[in-house]
Amino acid sequence: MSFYQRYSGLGNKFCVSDTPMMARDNQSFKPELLLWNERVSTELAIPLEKPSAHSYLSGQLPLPGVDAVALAYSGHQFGHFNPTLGDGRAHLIGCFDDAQGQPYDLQIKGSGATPFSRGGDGLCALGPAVREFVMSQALSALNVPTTECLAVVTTGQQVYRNGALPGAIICRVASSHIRVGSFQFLALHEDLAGLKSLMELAIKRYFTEIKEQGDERIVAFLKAVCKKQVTLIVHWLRVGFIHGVMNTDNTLVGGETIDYGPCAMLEAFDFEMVYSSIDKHGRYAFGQQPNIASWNCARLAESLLPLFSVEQSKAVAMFSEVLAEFSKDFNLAYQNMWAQKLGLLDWRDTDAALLSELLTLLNSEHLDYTNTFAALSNSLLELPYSCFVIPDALQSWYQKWQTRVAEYDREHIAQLMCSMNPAIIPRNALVEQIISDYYQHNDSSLLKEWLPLLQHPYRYQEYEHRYLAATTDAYYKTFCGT
Ligand SMILES: Nc1ncnc2c1ncn2[C@@H]1O[C@H](COP(=O)(O)OP(=O)(O)OP(=O)(O)O)[C@@H](O)[C@H]1O
Repeated sequence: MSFYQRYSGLGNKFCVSDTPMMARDNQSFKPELLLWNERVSTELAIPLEKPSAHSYLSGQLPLPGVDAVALAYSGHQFGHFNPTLGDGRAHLIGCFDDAQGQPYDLQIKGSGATPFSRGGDGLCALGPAVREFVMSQALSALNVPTTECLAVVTTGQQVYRNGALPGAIICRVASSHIRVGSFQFLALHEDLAGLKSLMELAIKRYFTEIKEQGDERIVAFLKAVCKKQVTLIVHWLRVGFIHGVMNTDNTLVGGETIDYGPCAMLEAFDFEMVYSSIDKHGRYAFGQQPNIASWNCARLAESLLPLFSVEQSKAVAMFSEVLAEFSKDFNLAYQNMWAQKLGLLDWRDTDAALLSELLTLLNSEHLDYTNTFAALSNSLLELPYSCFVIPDALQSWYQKWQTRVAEYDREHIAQLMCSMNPAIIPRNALVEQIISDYYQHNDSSLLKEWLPLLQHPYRYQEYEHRYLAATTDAYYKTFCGT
């Protein structure tokens, strides 16, 4: 298997050759492999050996026969258009094909300044690198579409962020780095050939079912991207993931989660919950995510308009229909998600009121989202012990739910619910503690203890067993939210 670059054909404004800092000056750095994702390495048969991987994944050595590049993109950040973003601290070191012939990007983040750095240092501190490693693995195990973190390499150099911190490089594997912002960049530069090529690259990677030609092809493409976004957002809502920075440069047309900067997991249920300190007005609150995804798809639509052969007003009308379908598709998928989380094999008119009563109670009683649904799922299992209990405030609602599901085969719905409602999520306090243990004592024991659990979030039995084995209540209150 060999490595190559697949974005070079899109023009040298979009795909700029650039050398990672370690290849420019390898005397000052001492790269060491800190974390390695064996599952991703094996599943995708990435042709890198763990002992020598740090040289490539730090950018010290180029992958055989490939020059690293940085990609340009624009983006709406918190609603404001920024024309010149791009990989300001990342290098795409190469692409490879998996056993099925599907291409993947290997990108390293924190690998030094690039032509898109805009005065930034191009670096990444160890904390955010560990966070991306933990969160992306947890989301992947939760069955949420995501880019993956193959490795974290420490650089041996310091990064300055309100003080000196150890520096690190994240090695990301993604089915592509084609962002809504990539289309915005090409549209801004009136690069019609580039726009068309990028759309074709995305179709070839994700949407080979699109056979239409001409204007219909562009409409079909937008439709397919919208569907991917709907699927992604419904998964986020299902597990309680708050991305925190859903800018158009962080929206991949392939519908994978990217950029684990200010993300968090919802704990007490609240559609308005925001954890990110930079999201001052709640633009990216938990319950706002579907609206923002739709808004981001509209920005993609605008970027594609120049490709139409018909006059713009007709093209806008065609796109408006697609964007209206986003809401319909979302509502259906969203209803289906709640049905599955509640173990309802069919959805009846009265179920909307049952759900609404539950969500109102969860909100008013500040109940934990994950633990409540885990308790419902758990109530159908016949485990000898239980840490997930139905809260008192839910008892009367719980009776109604039991009556509603009584007509279904218990084992069947238990299986369904346990595959939809995780018992284990990467709780915010846990992830913060893992990071601070690294910073303060270079201690990885909490990560080692939790990673195997986070990799199997639907194994109720295992979780229960760990719970019983816990020595302190405080420990589980902090990390399990019980
Ligand atoms: N330390 C830095 N030096 C240079 N550019 C930076 C730095 N931090 C962020 N940027 C750039 O600012 C923009 C927004 O940053 P953001 O944190 O959303 O992205 P990122 O985490 O660097 O990358 P990605 O979205 O690929 O995960 C990007 O263009 C990014 O390259």
